[in-house]
Amino acid sequence: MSRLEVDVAVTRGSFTLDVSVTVGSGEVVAVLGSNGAGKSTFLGALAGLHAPDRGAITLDGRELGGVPVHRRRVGLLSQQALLFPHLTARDNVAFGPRSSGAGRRAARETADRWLAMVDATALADRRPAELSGGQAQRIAIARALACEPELLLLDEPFAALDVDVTPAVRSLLRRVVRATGVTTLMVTHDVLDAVVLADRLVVLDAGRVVESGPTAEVLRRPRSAFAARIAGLDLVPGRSCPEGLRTTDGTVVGGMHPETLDDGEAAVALFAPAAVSVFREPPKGSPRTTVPVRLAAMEPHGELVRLRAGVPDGGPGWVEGLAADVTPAAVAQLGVEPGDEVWFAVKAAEVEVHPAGR
Ligand SMILES: Nc1ncnc2c1ncn2[C@@H]1O[C@H](COP(=O)(O)OP(=O)(O)OP(=O)(O)O)[C@@H](O)[C@H]1O
Repeated sequence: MSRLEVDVAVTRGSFTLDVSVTVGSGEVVAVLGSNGAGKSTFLGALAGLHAPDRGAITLDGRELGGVPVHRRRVGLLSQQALLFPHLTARDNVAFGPRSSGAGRRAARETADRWLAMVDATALADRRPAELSGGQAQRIAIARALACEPELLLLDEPFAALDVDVTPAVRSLLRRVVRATGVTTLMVTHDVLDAVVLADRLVVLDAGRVVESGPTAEVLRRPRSAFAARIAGLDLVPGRSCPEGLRTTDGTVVGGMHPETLDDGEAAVALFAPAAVSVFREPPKGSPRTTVPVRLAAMEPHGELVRLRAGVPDGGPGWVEGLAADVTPAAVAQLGVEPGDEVWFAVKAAEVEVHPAGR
């Protein structure tokens, strides 16, 4: 088992990735972030595809920079299985062990062991053209692990699969990763991948780490807009004040302080979209925090309707993207549609204010 330490800057055109991330031995870390946050660049640096401008990548103290890709002992599983089309499933899996010097028979035995591990013994003699997407991805998992990598990189490993096979492949991957104890770093933008597979999350934004922590903790109390969004929570950044949180434009969002916060400390207010009420007119004499928004979108959300906020003329920018979950009956009664200006309101008892840093 190996510990990965990454502290690098990588430039691509006008974009710079500058991150410091550690993955403990045997740990599974998911790197999440919105489009363009730098996830692929990060993975590319680890895989040896992009040379860093500065810094180092070490695996158990062994510096990877300058080591040819095939000698890094890094396994990569991509969206596409990328199997050799002319080889059987077994020979695809045996290819790695053969390349690193195993004899034909030993490599076949290794391949068969891994095929059994991914429940694909019956597929051993098939060629990639005779495999479904999910089957091919299982063979690709076996192939990546048969090389006994010290580090396994997963690049959106389920993104190209049919939605109905994804859960089975995801839990199979979880099982084999746990069984081998291989140190694993996964890039994904699907929160389910992170929930099922990862011990810890690292959230990237504009090439920087904006938050990291145990998966459950980050999703329960996100500190970044992206993590809040995937956790299904509304987040308002600002500074702690006795009533809750004060935004940059001076709006006070009433809320509870479950953790000790100094007055003026950078903080985030978190609340569930279901705690947000929606009004046509500003509610009078309400003990709630109310803010004007322009409805940007309406979408079904389980049995409710999710209303997404945009910024109204002259309104505060921080309302962008806030969500309110309301019943279809309430939407019908309000008679609202995208483009309308409405008021979002939330009670202080439903709002938690936490420190912004983690
Ligand atoms: N070859 C390139 N030349 C110049 N800029 C690039 C190149 N490739 C990527 N970039 C820029 O680097 C930034 C990060 O891209 P990257 O692909 O790492 O993001 P990502 O988080 O993987 O995004 P996505 O989720 O969309 O795949 C983007 O702003 C992108 O435009």
